[in-house]
Amino acid sequence: MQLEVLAGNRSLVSTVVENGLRFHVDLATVYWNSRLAYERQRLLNCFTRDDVVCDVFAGVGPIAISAATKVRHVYANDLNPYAVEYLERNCVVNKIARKIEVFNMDGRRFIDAIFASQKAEFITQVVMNLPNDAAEYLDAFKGILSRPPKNKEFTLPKIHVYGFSKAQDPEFEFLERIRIAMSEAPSEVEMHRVRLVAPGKWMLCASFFLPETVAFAKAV
Ligand SMILES: C[S@@+](CC[C@H](N)C(=O)[O-])C[C@H]1O[C@@H](n2cnc3c(N)ncnc32)[C@H](O)[C@@H]1O
Repeated sequence: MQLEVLAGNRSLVSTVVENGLRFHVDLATVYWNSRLAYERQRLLNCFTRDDVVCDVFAGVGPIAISAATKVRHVYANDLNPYAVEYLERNCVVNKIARKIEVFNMDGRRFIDAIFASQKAEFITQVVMNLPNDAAEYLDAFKGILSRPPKNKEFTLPKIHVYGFSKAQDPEFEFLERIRIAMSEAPSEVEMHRVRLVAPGKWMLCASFFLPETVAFAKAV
């Protein structure tokens, strides 16, 4: 999106304070939306101190860094190297760097890599905030685990995926996209209307536990 500076110096570099945390952003190169502050707080309220969170599309870190103030550990990823640079800087500014590991990969490769590693058995929450496309990345979870880990406390992660819908029944349409991507509908999906982003266009968040049949699916 092209931005125009109406007053002041020509720089689009700014500092935003959200829920007591400071975020440096360069609006020319990274994504920021203060309208999602309430949603980020809602999501944070779903996490506990025992959680290990994986933020696939982390941007400059508003979800990942606020999660890190509460949970056990966070893995934060973004494809945009400028976002990753600001994410790393924001981890330091907020004195949370020891609780976050930062990655700079495509989201699908990140899901593959992190679940192929020993970190997989500890991940309890996955956040996917790329509303245009995130649902179509869910196929990356097919067959990510070969067998249940030995860790007795192991549970499959809860996924929080964002999407847009202009349909008459936005929840139904979004669930269809999720079902098609995973080749299976998850059970007990919590659907949340985040906000109207344009007349008739909803941003939604669907939260559900990754189905066993998807995680342990055999390659065909
Ligand atoms: C809507 S922003 C959300 C950022 C952050 N979670 C927030 O709430 O501000 C989506 C982010 O996904 C990143 N992104 C886009 N395509 C990606 C991909 N294929 N893999 C990983 N990150 C991607 C963008 O660079 C952007 O930072």
